Amino acid sequence: MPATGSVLDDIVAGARDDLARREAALPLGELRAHLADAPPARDPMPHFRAPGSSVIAEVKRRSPSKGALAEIPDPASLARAYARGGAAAISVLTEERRFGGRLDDLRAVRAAVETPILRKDFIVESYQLVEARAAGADLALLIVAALDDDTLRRLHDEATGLGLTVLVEVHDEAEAERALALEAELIGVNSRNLKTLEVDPDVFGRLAPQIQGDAVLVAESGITGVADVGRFVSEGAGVVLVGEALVKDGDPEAAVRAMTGVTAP
Ligand SMILES: O=C(O)c1ccccc1NCC(=O)[C@H](O)[C@H](O)COP(=O)(O)O
Repeated sequence: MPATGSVLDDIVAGARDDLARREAALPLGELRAHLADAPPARDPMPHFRAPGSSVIAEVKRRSPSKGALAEIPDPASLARAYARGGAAAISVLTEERRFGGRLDDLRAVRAAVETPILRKDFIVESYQLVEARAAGADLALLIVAALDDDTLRRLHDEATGLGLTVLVEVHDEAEAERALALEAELIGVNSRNLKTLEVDPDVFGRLAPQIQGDAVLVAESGITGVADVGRFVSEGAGVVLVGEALVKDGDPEAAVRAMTGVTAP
């Protein structure tokens, strides 16, 4: 069952309100017509499965845990730097209220780089998946804690049907079981506790043995540099998802390059 009493509940409630407004302005049927104009989805999995760490570099202006992080007036320019550094994918936070993102950021990034793009948002309805694909996204995030089992499976299947690669995000053992039941090919372990917002770097190492199999594992949150990447790779991560450390770095291209291709010591 979805987690209750967490910051996630508030974020999802806001995301639903915003979604209702967008859907009133552009109904799902009309939105679907825009899919024909979207470029074909890019498959990030070959890069993610290659030896050494892959980096999903995030465009993130602010967050509930840290407040303002970076202004990012030109997300396309940041994305180009990430791409030059060798990012395997670029995550664009499109949630507006708490993260200061927007779907137009994703469109701008899509126009600027060939790198696969993840729509990082609080996705609870099909509409958001269609929006993501129509805007040019190649991946979408599904947060297990935000969805009941039926909705999780339905959205997972719909996303895959749209050509999107799904990053299924978990925080604990019970959620990991639910991701495994989906036979998800890409599972993210988010080290950020959604009640306290604190990051516990031990969570990944605790869950990885339970999840490991065919899925590629993504270590998410609190990654500050190459040493962290090495730790998570040695614990089974193929991919790291990094936001704050990259948007605050004066040289995001070099920062991504340093985190890319890291192998277990
Ligand atoms: O970042 C937050 O404060 C946050 C709070 C509640 C739900 C989600 C949140 N973040 C989304 C993410 O998953 C991170 O942006 C992502 O893992 C990157 O984390 P970081 O490198 O620590 O910025």
